[in-house]
Amino acid sequence: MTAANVFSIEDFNLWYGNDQALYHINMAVPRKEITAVIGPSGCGKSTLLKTLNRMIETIPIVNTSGIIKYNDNNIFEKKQMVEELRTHVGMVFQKPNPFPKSIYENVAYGPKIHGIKKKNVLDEIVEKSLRGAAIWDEVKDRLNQNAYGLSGGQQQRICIARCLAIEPDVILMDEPTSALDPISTLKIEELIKELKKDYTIIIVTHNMQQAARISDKTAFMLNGELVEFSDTDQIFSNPKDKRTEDYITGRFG
Ligand SMILES: Nc1ncnc2c1ncn2[C@@H]1O[C@H](COP(=O)(O)OP(=O)(O)OP(=O)(O)O)[C@@H](O)[C@H]1O
Repeated sequence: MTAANVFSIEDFNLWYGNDQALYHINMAVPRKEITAVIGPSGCGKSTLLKTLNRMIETIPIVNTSGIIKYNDNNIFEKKQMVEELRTHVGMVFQKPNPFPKSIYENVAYGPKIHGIKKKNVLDEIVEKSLRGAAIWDEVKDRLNQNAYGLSGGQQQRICIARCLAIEPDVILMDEPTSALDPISTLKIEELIKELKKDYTIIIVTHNMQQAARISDKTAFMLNGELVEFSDTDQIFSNPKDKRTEDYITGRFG
């Protein structure tokens, strides 16, 4: 693996009990780029994503084989690495899931857990994170209001701010716009492109147009296999594998 890659996935397999969900995945995720993972329902996109911050291991029947390196270290090597890994690899979910707390407390939550107590330091982190998530101007005068009072799109940007507050290296996004209207979706897409300057982003999406619009690299999965992984332009204009072509031209899905 070169330093240009954040993750290097090497012959990775995953089982839920006796059912194999991922087969021999090999993939290197480039730093500070947007990598989209596409494929039909049930092909293993979320499973792969949730493996990268070891969230998948909260499901007791999961077994794995193979190696996933994060910055040259195998993430499965030491149990105690999990918490550290999750401070570097943040996650944003399909449905906005703010805590039932104020906007400020939502964003300050992670830093507080990591021991930051000083009000002025927390204030700075909250402002920086909300600015980073392109929602500061909309909420700066109501930081003490409950985050539930915001629209779905705003709540999702609060969740992105909450993720930025722990200063991650990588942001995993599991269909972050599928619960949002088209305008909120476009705002989040613009934001994701902006975030690429500072972060590596891996996004699972059902929406092929979204992958084509925002990603640099695209991984196409089918039945637990990584069929093709390449520059997004290449995948959408000149796919190498017939199955990729069939999928992107809508022959199945
Ligand atoms: N908790 C679980 N227990 C058992 N099997 C699971 C579990 N979660 C997922 N699976 C199975 O693993 C396979 C891959 O599922 P996964 O959710 O990763 O696919 P996906 O591509 O993200 O699907 P979708 O686009 O519908 O979210 C499917 O066959 C699914 O049924």
